[in-house]
Amino acid sequence: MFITIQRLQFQYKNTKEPTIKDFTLDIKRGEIVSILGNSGSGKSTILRLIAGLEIPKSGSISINGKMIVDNNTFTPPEKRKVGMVFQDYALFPHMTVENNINFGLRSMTRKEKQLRIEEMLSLVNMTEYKKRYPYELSGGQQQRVALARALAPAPSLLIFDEPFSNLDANLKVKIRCELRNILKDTGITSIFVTHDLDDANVIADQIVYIDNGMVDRIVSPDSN
Ligand SMILES: Nc1ncnc2c1ncn2[C@@H]1O[C@H](COP(=O)(O)OP(=O)(O)OP(=O)(O)O)[C@@H](O)[C@H]1O
Repeated sequence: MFITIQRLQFQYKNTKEPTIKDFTLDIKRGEIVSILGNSGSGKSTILRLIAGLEIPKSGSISINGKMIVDNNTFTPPEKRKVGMVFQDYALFPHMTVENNINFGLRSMTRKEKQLRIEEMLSLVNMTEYKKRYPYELSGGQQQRVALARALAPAPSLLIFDEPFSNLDANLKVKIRCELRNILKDTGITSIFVTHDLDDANVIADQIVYIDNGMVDRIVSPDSN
């Protein structure tokens, strides 16, 4: 298994009950998993634990055979090689498209960075927009730049939290197919949080239902 999450438990400060009660999940390399569940069921919290933005009370997460968190280990977020795409895209408004993509690239020469930026722009079909600022782009274009920025440092895992929530229905349908194709082309393992079953059916290889901080059931797309 590429990602192994075992018996994860987590409670926010000043709350009475744990938000994540007992969460166990295995994900294969290159697989796209959707986490589906009601508001407040713990979807975003799982992503925060995987990214290293929260520390679990118990349980463990390993990525590609490397333990990133357990009772004795805590790998900080910047060392996890986990790329994140959130609902507001969070592009830097004062940076052009190419500079947004450049932002996550470290330990590369200038030439390597330029090459990587061009590669990512072409992947998301945004080459001709590289000099533009985010406010000069449509929602779908911003979404593609956010994806290019997340993919640029070659993460081992990409996590998405409701990335389509700000897109209108038509654009959403177009973007989610594009996104699946791009993820499958690059072979990057991905976890995708949504409360929209249609999104999950289109994009995922596996749908994980979460309820009250636990895995309720795991199904194949369209077999619900
Ligand atoms: N920083 C926090 N402090 C205390 N409680 C929190 C905090 N963040 C989230 N929670 C609580 O944890 C529970 C799970 O929240 P989470 O955001 O993981 O749910 P979700 O499934 O992603 O919901 P949604 O679909 O509404 O985004 C909720 O009851 C929420 O109120």
